[in-house]
Amino acid sequence: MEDAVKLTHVSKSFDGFSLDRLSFSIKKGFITGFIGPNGAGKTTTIKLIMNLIKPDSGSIDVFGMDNVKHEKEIKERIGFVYADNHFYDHLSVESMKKVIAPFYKRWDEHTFQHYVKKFNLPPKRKIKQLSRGMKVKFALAVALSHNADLIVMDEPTSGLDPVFRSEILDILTEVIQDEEKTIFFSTHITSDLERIADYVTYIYDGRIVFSEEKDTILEQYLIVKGAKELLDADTRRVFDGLHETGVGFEGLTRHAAQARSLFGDEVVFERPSLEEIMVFTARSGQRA
Ligand SMILES: Nc1ncnc2c1ncn2[C@@H]1O[C@H](COP(=O)(O)OP(=O)(O)OP(=O)(O)O)[C@@H](O)[C@H]1O
Repeated sequence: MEDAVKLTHVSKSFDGFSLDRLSFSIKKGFITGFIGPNGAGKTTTIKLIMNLIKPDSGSIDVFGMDNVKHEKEIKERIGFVYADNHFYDHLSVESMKKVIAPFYKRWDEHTFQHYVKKFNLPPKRKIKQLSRGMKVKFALAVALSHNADLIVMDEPTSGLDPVFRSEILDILTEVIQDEEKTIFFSTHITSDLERIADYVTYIYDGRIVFSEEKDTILEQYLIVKGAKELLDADTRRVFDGLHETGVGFEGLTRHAAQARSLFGDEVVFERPSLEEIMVFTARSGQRA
């Protein structure tokens, strides 16, 4: 399967935080969701992919090209959507579009007008007067109008009401239908991923915990619930995350077969949600 983006051993350090030899890829033709707790490094990773900041080491390929050497060519083919948008606040939607459009060889005015209508964007309203949801929609309309092959979005749905969110998710699902486009978006809202993502990349404290097909992830993990006396040095080892209460425990494991043979029918097994996988992993501070 072709990679739209490939990060190889990418490291970046700030005072008190570092991304540590990040390696993962974003598959062409699919939607990949990027999750992780606050401060895990999502925005930093996205900025590195967009070449807005430079890595200390490692390399990033986009469409098979080095993202620094071929920046101009690559940027033509990426639609970047983020909340603190990079538009001029004092311009109207229509005037801002006139500034942006000439930058893109593949600008399609008809598509832009289609999305302006579909998103109910008032053409004469100033960018600064748009609500957060409208700004996201405007940025998405721009991304879709220059026929971007890759759409990168930093938390596009955060702070949006469920109706707006749902609309945006539907549009993303529509966009991906031709199997040529690729979408990568960060979010805290795991239900959005459960709804539309094909792949999920999970970052925790600057490291990738997993980057896999969503269904594989959900099949791999199992939640085990049982009485505390079942826990000893051996049985504890099977868990990637463990939460103990006064009398019982709930644990997350990727070793389903081993857990079933260890605990038999003395415990309850449940399929976890993505949110539970995140919470257990974060709580234990372990890396799966
Ligand atoms: N320019 C910078 N200088 C110093 N530290 C930075 C800089 N940019 C980010 N950081 C730090 O790097 C860490 C990761 O930040 P980042 O914004 O990538 O996380 P995030 O996963 O996007 O978080 P959130 O979900 O809260 O947006 C944080 O501790 C942040 O304070």
